[in-house]
Amino acid sequence: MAGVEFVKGHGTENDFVVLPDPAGTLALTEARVRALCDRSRGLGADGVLRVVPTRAVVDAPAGVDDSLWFMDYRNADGSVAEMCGNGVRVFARYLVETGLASEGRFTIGTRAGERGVTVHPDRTVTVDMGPARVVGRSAATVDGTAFPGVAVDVGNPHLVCRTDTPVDDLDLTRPPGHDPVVFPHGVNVEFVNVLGEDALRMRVHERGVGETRSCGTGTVATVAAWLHLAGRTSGRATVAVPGGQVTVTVDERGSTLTGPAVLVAGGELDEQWWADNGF
Ligand SMILES: N[C@@H](CCC[C@H](N)C(=O)O)C(=O)O
Repeated sequence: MAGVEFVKGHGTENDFVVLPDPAGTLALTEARVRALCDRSRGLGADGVLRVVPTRAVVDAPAGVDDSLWFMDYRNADGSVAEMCGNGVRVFARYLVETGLASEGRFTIGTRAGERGVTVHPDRTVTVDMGPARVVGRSAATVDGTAFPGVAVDVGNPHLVCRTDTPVDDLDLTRPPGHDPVVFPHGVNVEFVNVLGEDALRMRVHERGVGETRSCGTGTVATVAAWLHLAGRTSGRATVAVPGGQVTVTVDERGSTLTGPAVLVAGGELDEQWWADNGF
């Protein structure tokens, strides 16, 4: 086979390898995802976004139109996740830059359902992220300290811990402890400081990846939890993350995420490397 094409991109420095697969025939094994994301033996990334027609995706959820481009998202450890807020912005930008979609508003298929996106002239992207549902309370532990948090479902699971401890002081090199009864499939854990009336700062430890410089679904969960703790159901906030800043709105009907989407480079994977890293 010819070398596999790729594009490298990021959204607030949450970085991805984009793999176009118009025929739906790419054998994207867990081993290949791990190798691609490895920062020493691969390209290096937090995750992989396969660009594939929905009709070719065997586990596409019911209700996603077959004619849509589908974001087949994988974490760096090879696991599949339902949704990726930074990834979907990069995915949308990729579709526009390659002529597979036109600037403006269109819809993308994901494992969390259909998501409306708007690619703006300045190349920022707004995503309709769907409902951000507060589903309970739990706690995370870091270095033996418990941080109470709010569990939020944004298609994927989050535990948002608002704290007065400066988030920049936390050691997130190891996964925070969590309650496996509340989160049987693992969880993305956000630590949040309130900076001002509508300004938050967040760090995240992502399921299947580790600490990343941003997590789009995590920022939406963060704003939903912050509003919930204030007894509110709607509002707008900016969320500063190590890799930049995004804007989130939440109301009774759903949520939106707006932020940058950057394409860095493109090329072709070495055929022998692809073959060697299949299993
Ligand atoms: N970085 C993503 C979230 C990716 C999935 C997550 N690690 C999970 O396993 O749920 C984002 O920007 O939302």
